[in-house]
Amino acid sequence: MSSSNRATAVSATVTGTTAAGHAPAGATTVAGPRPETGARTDEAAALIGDARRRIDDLDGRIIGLVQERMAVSAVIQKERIASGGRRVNLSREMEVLEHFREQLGRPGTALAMTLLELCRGRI
Ligand SMILES: O=C(O)C(=O)C[C@]1(C(=O)O)C=C[C@@H](O)C=C1
Repeated sequence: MSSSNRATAVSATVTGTTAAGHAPAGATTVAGPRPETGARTDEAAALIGDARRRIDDLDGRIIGLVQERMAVSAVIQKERIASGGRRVNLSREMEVLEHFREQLGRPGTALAMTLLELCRGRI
């Protein structure tokens, strides 16, 4: 990038304009970049902020559900071990892995493996 192009890019970042010197069509120009959202307009920053609050709420609920799953899993493992069995039941783990893979594809398998590790520790 030449020094004059770099100067244009820097000033566009500061003013919220494009490199050509004007805001994107239909957008409200903001005083500067919003590093916390990556948005360049007030409208986009507001939408992203709202959506992130929903994601934080969903993440909190997901974490709560994971903790609940860990507690239920611990009850099962404790009972099986107290009865003379083993902590791990691989055939059941295959069912859990298959359920997640059916619903979420290959990353679902990885997610289920992480959940199982959280619930019964590493094997
Ligand atoms: O379902 C069981 O038998 C459990 O012990 C629960 C669980 C699980 O967290 O899903 C945990 C350990 C076993 O290896 C299999 C499954």
